[in-house]
Amino acid sequence: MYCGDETGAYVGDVGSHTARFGYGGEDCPKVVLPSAVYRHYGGTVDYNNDDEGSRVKKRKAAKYSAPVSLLNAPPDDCFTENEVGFIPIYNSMNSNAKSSPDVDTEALAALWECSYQSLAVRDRKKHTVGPRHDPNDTIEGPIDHPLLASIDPHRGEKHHASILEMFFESLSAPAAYLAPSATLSAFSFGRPTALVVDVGHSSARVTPVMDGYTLKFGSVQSQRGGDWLARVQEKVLACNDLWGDAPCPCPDGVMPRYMLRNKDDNLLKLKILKESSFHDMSVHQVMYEMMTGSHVLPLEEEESSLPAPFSDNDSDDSNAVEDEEVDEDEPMYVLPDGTRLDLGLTKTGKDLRRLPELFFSESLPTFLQTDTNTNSDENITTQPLHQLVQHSLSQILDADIRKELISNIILTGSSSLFTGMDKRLSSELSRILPSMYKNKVISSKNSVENRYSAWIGGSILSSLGSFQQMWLSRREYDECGSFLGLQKFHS
Ligand SMILES: Nc1ncnc2c1ncn2[C@@H]1O[C@H](COP(=O)(O)OP(=O)(O)OP(=O)(O)O)[C@@H](O)[C@H]1O
Repeated sequence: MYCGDETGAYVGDVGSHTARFGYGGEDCPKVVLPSAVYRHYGGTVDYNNDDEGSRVKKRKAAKYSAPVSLLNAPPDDCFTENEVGFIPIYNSMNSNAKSSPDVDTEALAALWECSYQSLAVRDRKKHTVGPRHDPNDTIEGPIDHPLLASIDPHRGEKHHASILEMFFESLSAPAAYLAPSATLSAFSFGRPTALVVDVGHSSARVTPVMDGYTLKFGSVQSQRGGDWLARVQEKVLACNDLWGDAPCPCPDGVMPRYMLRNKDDNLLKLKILKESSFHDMSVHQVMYEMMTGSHVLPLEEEESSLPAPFSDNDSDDSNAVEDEEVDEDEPMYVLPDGTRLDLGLTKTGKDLRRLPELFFSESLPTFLQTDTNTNSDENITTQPLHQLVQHSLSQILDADIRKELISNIILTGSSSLFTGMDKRLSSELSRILPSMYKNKVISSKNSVENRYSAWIGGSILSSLGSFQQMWLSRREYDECGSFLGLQKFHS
């Protein structure tokens, strides 16, 4: 048991898009960073004396920093001859950048460290009441705060054990706790039993939570998250065939901001960047801004009477520029490179305004069907949101539990912030679930609560008096190691 209630916990929720950090007991995270780090190779060759006194080349430990913005190309000391030191912590399942599928725990530890620096967590005096008397007092030291992190159960025990190891070995935590993000989101809505629908970046996940425990049965995910939607939009902008007689807006692909700012850069560097996760994330940023622009229409409350966006059964000439329809208020969007999109003139432009409808489209247009799901896990699909919920519920055999979950559906995750998402999910579920079940979709009107629900749940949990005995203390970790340590979180 860890009796550390004098020092509040430090809570982290690292997703595949953003990472949130802050002190337990607070309302919202104090630091939100892109979920990636720069690796700086600067001065990597170091001459040291080895034991025999001869001079040998040694590689200095790489330094890491948090990418504050994606507006400029990474610093020069992040490049080697054939790669750029930009490491996304978790790769999106839709990513096509060259990157390792394994989670780099050194980079993950570096991201936690970057958040410590932003909040001066290692400044021991900052957490001491009263003035600092001795100016020579060291302010850097091991962290006193127990660490609580959200985890994704899909990533498996090996990954969770490596997080624990990192907490105790690299970050010298005095105690730690790992909690499934669905459980934490349910807590943040004050419901220990709920069906959590988290529409995030790399996927949409549906997870049943019973009395605070995440159930393995019924935990399913679909590729249709925010990253998927952004990639669909990117593809539409670059696909000649979709624009009929109108000119294709970005035949050579969407231009991220760093390319616009670094026009003079050497070609090798640009080639390296174009194949990197940095480029992927920078394009996503441009697509995210467009997806959340004012031209995007709210989701219809009921199943749309119009055909799904970009569906193939439209008349052939529907994409022709319709001069007679032009009016002064036509919705327009301008990409950072100046490309002007008149979204009211073509069928494809109009469909772009209805992009979020794709979360609920039961069949996908042909140009997307080539990206079929290659994942062998049958619980990872490309299903639309309402079918994903149905798929999850079909795995819950107990009718009473199923009924309770249906009346407590929590909709969370930043990609659930499209206007009308909660009402649409509810109406689609009423259509496909047996009529004896009355569904209730709960979602916060406050976007901060939706974006950071897992972090907020962690903050609440870590400050409960009754929770203090749940921490895995350093002594317990030293005695039983990371894999056995994980068992404590299931008890
Ligand atoms: N206001 C908004 N409306 C719609 N989508 C949004 C909005 N804000 C952010 N997004 C999208 O939400 C996604 C990020 O979601 P979220 O922060 O829940 O992901 P994450 O937790 O970092 O990653 P993951 O869920 O994969 O672990 C991005 O793809 C972004 O484009």
